Amino acid sequence: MLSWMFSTWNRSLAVEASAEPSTRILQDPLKHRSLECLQDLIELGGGGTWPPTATYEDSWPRPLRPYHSVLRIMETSLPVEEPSLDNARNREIIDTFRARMHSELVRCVDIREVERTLEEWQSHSDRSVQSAWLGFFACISFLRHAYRWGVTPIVSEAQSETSVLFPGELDLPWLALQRHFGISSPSGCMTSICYSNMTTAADHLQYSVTAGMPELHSSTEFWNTKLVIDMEVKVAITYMDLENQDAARDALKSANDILRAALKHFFSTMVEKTLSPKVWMAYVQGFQGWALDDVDGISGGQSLIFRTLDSFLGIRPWPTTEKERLHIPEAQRNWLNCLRDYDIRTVAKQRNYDQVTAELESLVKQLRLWRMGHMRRMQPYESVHRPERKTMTAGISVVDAADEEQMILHLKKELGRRLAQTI
Ligand code: HEM
Repeated sequence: MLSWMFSTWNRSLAVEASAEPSTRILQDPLKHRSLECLQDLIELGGGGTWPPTATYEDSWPRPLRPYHSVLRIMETSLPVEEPSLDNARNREIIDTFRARMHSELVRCVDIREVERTLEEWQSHSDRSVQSAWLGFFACISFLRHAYRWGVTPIVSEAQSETSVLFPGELDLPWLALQRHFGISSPSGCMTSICYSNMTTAADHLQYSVTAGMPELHSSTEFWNTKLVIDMEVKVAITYMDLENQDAARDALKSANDILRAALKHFFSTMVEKTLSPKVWMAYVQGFQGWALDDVDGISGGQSLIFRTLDSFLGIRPWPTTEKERLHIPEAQRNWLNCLRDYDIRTVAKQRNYDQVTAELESLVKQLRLWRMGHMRRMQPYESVHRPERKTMTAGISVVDAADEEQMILHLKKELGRRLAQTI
């Protein structure tokens, strides 16, 4: 979601109105902290666009390209059609997969060259380099998650691990990526595994965890990422000027219309024919989990649009910096903090801008309705029985509920808390 606000700038100087929202924002000469945060988000966080544009192996420095080749070699060995229910057998499968990946990494990657290259790369900050960093972020995240699980559908043998020692070939670039994007988690995040995994030209996934599986698996995997990205694309709104109540009201009216259409898209996509519940839980959600060293993997809760809405509308409590820093890159966090600091609903109330307040309340109402719908819609997905594993969500870890019914009760309680806070 892109928006910038409280401008006192004369909009007759506005940049080409027909340009893409990201371009308009980047070209806007206004000097304002909120606009600067948004420009950084697009430039540093997205490689010149939001949602991000990632580029892949051809755009990376040569010493980093073998990572892509290793992922391609390993991709098809990860998913199986029928997971084993035998722990000892699964231990063997996981260990064999990890040993194979490790030996491919040792064979293909020159770790000293990688170290030198990453140090040098870190000093470049232009946009095309950012896109390459994003693609590399995706690649290393996929490798790390594949190493972490060793097989998908994920199995309880791997879920029972509390810690895993990763090869230096996967830790060294990860430290550089953590520094570069300003995150602290050892796992991937929505930015690396979803936003950075869609090729712009062909609209397909660059990396897949369902390679070699039937079409239903790959289309569910595709739509899982596509939906997250579509939501970012559809909620691109432009600036609003709080100095002028009428302009602010009109901008918020259009934000309400845009959000309504985006949420409709959300619910018409989260259906069986695009996202198969049977396949989603086993082949998409599991891989995105982490559940090591008390750290979780990817949750829809990391999607920028919903964090932006919460921050813009003052839906508290804010996550602690430490928690948010795990999975949300620095440029995104700065943007969110800027919205939180401004606290538009309080400002509108202080100024007695009743029409602006009414539009803001209407956005809150839509967010509440989305949370209710999302809670209902997640149930068929999260209640699928998978005997090979313990109940788990990618974002809130292994729950190990007695059965699926208990799991749903647990999740309804978790999601219900945020719904109750949406006021
Ligand atoms: C099959 C699709 C999906 C299912 C089954 C699902 C399920 C869940 C579950 C169980 C949670 C709570 C546990 C956790 O964080 O892991 C959650 C949280 C969340 N999900 Fe989803 N989700 C889906 C797709 C999405 C998408 C596409 C988005 C956004 C584009 C999204 C946005 C969120 C948000 C924002 C939260 C945090 C809670 C909140 O803010 O209310 N989800 N989801």
